[in-house]
Amino acid sequence: MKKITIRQPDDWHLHLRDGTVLQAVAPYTAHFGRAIVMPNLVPPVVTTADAAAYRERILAALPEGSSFQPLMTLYLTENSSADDIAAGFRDGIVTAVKLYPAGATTNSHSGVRNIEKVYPVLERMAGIGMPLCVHGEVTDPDVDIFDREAVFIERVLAPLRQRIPELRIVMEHVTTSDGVDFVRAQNGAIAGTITPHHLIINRNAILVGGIRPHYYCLPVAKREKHRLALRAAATSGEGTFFLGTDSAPHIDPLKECACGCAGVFNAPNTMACLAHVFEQEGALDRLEAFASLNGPAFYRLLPNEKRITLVRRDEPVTMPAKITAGEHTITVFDPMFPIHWEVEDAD
Ligand SMILES: NC(=O)N[C@@H](CC(=O)O)C(=O)O
Ligand SMILES: [Zn+2]
Ligand SMILES: [Zn+2]
Repeated sequence: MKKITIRQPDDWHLHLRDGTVLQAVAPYTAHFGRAIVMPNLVPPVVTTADAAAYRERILAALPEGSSFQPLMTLYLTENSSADDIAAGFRDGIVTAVKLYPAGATTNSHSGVRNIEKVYPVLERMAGIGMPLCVHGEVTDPDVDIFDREAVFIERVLAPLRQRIPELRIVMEHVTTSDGVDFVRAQNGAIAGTITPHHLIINRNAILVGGIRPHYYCLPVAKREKHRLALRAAATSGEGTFFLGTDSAPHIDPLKECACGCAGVFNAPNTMACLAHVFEQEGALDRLEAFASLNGPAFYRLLPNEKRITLVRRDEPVTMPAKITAGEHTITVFDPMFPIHWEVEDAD
């Protein structure tokens, strides 16, 4: 039996939702130290007051004794107030701002249509050292969905870097070798988060043998060569790549229908899947950098003091395929291999 002990991980991109779903999913993240919590609720978390109220609802949903800390983000709109954002950051209520191009993903219709309109807010953030988290896909109907990340880099991210070089940016859920190369070329000024599922599946998972809605998320999984580039980046130990699960629960009826929502719910098996991937890549000694050290360093926070132990069982570990949320179920990410790893000391 193999074991590894690492500093307690953090999740730098997480959807906790609200209400019944929040109650159902929060316990699965409670063994993480912190998470950057996405603001794409309906209505979105736009103001510091919204974030403070949402934070209280999250804390109330945690299991007794959990020391998990939600790090709040604000949803950037073309009408966002730079003063409110700066005050929220100064007072420690908000950690980052999230840019959704309008229409790019789940609940993004209030997002930004014209990036020029938010440059004043971004300049203010650059001045105070506040990070911008980005969903990096264009939404132009003429751009193929598999190219939307690469085109976003060219049309939006690279010009933004030039225009405001001091702005600290996290390119979230990188899914292509183009994203990996771009992040690498910025010498630490931009970070990239990577999800467990994009390390495990390529686009065949969604389409071969039938349409599989539980593997559909945005940015959509790409070709195998991109998955391999992501695995190389995640397991490299390079400080600019770290874990953002993008665990994005939707109740099953909203996934299993003619126009299913984007999002993979992976919180219950994130660390088990990562241990599997890092072991396959001969990089278990770099799991801690990816899951527990690089993220806090980029966000200018200390790593967690606690440790967790991951154990590799000889027999596969059984995990529920679904969890219950009120009267519905939410399907858990199935990595399509037997899971042998589990978190032993979750405290
Ligand atoms: N990743 C997804 O497919 N979905 C996310 C939104 C997002 O992170 O883009 C969601 O909120 O459901
Ligand atoms: Zn996104
Ligand atoms: Zn997300």
